[in-house]
Amino acid sequence: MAAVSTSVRSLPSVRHLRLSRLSPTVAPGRLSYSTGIRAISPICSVRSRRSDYRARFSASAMAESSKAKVEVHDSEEVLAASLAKYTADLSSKFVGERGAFTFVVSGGSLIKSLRKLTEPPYVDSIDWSKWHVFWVDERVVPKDHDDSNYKLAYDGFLSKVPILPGNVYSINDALSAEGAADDYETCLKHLVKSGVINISEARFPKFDLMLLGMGPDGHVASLFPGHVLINEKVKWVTFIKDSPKPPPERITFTFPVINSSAYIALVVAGAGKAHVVQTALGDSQSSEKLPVQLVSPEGELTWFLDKGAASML
Ligand SMILES: O=C1O[C@H](COP(=O)(O)O)[C@@H](O)[C@H](O)[C@H]1O
Repeated sequence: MAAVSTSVRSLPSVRHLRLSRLSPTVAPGRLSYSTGIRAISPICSVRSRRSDYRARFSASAMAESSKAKVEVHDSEEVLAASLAKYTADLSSKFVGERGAFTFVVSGGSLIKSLRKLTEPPYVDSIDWSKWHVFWVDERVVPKDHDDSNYKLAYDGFLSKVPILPGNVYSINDALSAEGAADDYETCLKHLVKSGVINISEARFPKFDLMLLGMGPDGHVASLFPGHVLINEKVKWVTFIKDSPKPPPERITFTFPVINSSAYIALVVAGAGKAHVVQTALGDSQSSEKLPVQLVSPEGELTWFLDKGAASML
């Protein structure tokens, strides 16, 4: 695999890892590591909670490589500041280039790390009116349920910034898991047709920025280790009824969609995930890859780690 390298920004509190498959070396302010990273609705529910609660990846991704950057921050606080700047810069780039910014979030701990976007200077400088917000996965529960990724994002982020309610694409929580997945895929197709979402050469939706969290088992979105859904090659959005992590019923983007993204940020904080980060970024010889190792976008992948998450690198 070719060396994957980075040209990361020079934040003083960030250690930049230049990834290569060669032996690890350490240089002042810059570390190099071996890596096994395979830098690989009818009408949708577009209404916000505020209104009424309705409101190339290829099969061979594992054999491919792509560029990945790794940022290691001294703390989650510094990570959140860097993530806010990264997101604001991409918002400005895409709004300038295409007049819209398609932004995909996960649930889980990631949402807390978006808090700096809700504060000055970003809350005032970002052109929120051009944002279109999507979920990489969602639990099939009502939108006011504590397990809802929509509720999590609304409470922690969306309610604090002036994104247009009509540009928030939450799932239809009145449907079954299968119905909600179909409905969300149909929604994406409409938005591709109307030009809000770009399309990849392989004819999958190409989001401008996707923010992914990672579970302690190496899952991303609702794509779990060893589950058949990680092999889905055709559907854009699929469903799961036996998620090993509760709640059991969820919908999720598939890897072809995830890997069509222009930019992906993988955001991982805390020592509890250090061993999975080590597996993902290490020189793993295992033939069975964790879902996180299948994240290999056409565009650019950046890992945002805090010291704890990077502690086993
Ligand atoms: O269940 C889920 O878990 C993952 C990881 O969550 P975290 O709390 O360990 O960061 C999350 O990315 C996903 O969106 C969510 O549905």
